[in-house]
Amino acid sequence: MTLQSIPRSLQAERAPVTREEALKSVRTLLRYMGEDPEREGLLDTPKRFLKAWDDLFSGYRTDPREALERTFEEVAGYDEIVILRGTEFYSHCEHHVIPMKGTVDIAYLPNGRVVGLSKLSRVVEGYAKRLQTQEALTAEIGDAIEEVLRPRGVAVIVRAQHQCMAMRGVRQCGADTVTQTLRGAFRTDPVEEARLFRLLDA
Ligand SMILES: Nc1nc2c(ncn2[C@@H]2O[C@H](COP(=O)(O)OP(=O)(O)OP(=O)(O)O)[C@@H](O)[C@H]2O)c(=O)[nH]1
Ligand SMILES: [Zn+2]
Repeated sequence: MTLQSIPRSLQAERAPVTREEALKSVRTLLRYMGEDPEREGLLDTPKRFLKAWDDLFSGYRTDPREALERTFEEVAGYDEIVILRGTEFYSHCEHHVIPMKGTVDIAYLPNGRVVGLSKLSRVVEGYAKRLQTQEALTAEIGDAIEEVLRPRGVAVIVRAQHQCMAMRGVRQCGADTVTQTLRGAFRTDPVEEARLFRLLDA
């Protein structure tokens, strides 16, 4: 089995790093930056840094698909499109480990059961709190909803600003990136696709 074929959450488990090693690495990076990790203001910084990382990268310790397992069938026969617009997220690009910030619109066509709306946002959070590309984030959210809920259609549209393009490098502060994945009827049926984008723009 190649490392590529192992889910990224498990790859992290394959190379356990002790807390002491991680603290030492942060101190090394502070020295690399030109700082003195022994000065008073920085003494607790490695500890705080790891605490922040535990939060920012908590997605490696969760399986976002689990959020979708509880569903409801008693919805008075509702079988039309469900859209959750504007779930906000922070993630980090895997190239520079610099934040990207954006929103996700999710739509699906229920197949006899619906999921709690907050669970869609939880899926976004679970994948966002890992190192990402925007394309992979979009596809992973789509895969999870498609494979767990088995809906008749899924759409995921992500808009994000990448700080690695703004605060460094090409310094494009106003640029944002839009990615989407359309599955099932949203991909194969132009009527459903047109209805989706009409509602998203409403
Ligand atoms: N496709 C894609 N690219 C991304 C994403 N986040 C960051 N990048 C890009 O990843 C690329 C990495 O390019 P490299 O040439 O290896 O790195 P670099 O020298 O730091 O590139 P510059 O940012 O142009 O300075 C850059 O073009 C980034 O803009 C993302 O989510 N998706
Ligand atoms: Zn980047």
